[in-house]
Amino acid sequence: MHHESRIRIGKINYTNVWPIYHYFPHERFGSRLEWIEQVPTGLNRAMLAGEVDMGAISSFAYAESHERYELYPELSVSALGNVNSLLLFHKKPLEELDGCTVMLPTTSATTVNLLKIVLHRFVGVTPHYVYAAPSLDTMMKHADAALLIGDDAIRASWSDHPYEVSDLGGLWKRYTGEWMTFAVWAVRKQTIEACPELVADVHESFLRSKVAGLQDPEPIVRKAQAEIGGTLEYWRGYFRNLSHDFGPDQRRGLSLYFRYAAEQGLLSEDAPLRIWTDNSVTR
Ligand SMILES: C=C(O[C@@H]1C=C(C(=O)O)C=C[C@H]1O)C(=O)O
Repeated sequence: MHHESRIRIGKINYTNVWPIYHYFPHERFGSRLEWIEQVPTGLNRAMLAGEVDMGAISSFAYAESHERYELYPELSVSALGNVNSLLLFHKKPLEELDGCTVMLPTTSATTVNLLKIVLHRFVGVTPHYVYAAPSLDTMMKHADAALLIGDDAIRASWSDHPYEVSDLGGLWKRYTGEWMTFAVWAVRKQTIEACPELVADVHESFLRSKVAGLQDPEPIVRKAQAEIGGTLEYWRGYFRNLSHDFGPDQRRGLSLYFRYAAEQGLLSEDAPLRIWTDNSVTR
């Protein structure tokens, strides 16, 4: 086995990706795969640095470096409307946040920019943004609003707090009517060239894992309750609400987000969605 045919796969360390990873057939690959678990911005950086070869990254991070990557079809973290784990906690209505301080989590790339689009383009306010570690109490000491993502947002939503809560997936749907894709499955072009067959095998295995997760979500639900807390019903609803598809609806919503991000100067240019297709010779 040469060095090239080993792949390092990123895994976001939030429950939202579990339905895709839970039933992954590790035994088929032996030592050919290595798993690297981090918060989204950690994986975004590691993919860019070539320390990770493929896996889930923020959709915004794909757009920033799209010429280096291709996207696995049919894999994403998406929603049409509320997500329940992308939450802005705020002390006053969104319309009154002009000039106020809004804290952004250092873990997120897609959702912080989605918030900037929603507040600037749709609500018409321009707050002052400050990045901080994802802790609701600490963030709110110095601010009028704080954004949290992933399991940090879920835990904070269960805590006893006095704030209004706005769901970023819900806001995006309210103003655009569209789906939003928060994470995509990117593969480095170098990796596709170096080991096309393994890249194809891994894609097929992720798709099988996803189908198994849809057919039998209960083990994932129980694991989430055991590790994070809450009720089984909460987690059933949470996973039902998410979509891990990346078809025409999700792609249309994501393309609109990229266009708005470029128009607002958050991206230097609009980004095409370059979808990987299986060109490996053995298939
Ligand atoms: C649904 C979520 O989507 C996420 C949000 C991301 C971001 O804002 O950059 C990246 C990956 C996903 O984990 C979530 O974190 O709850």
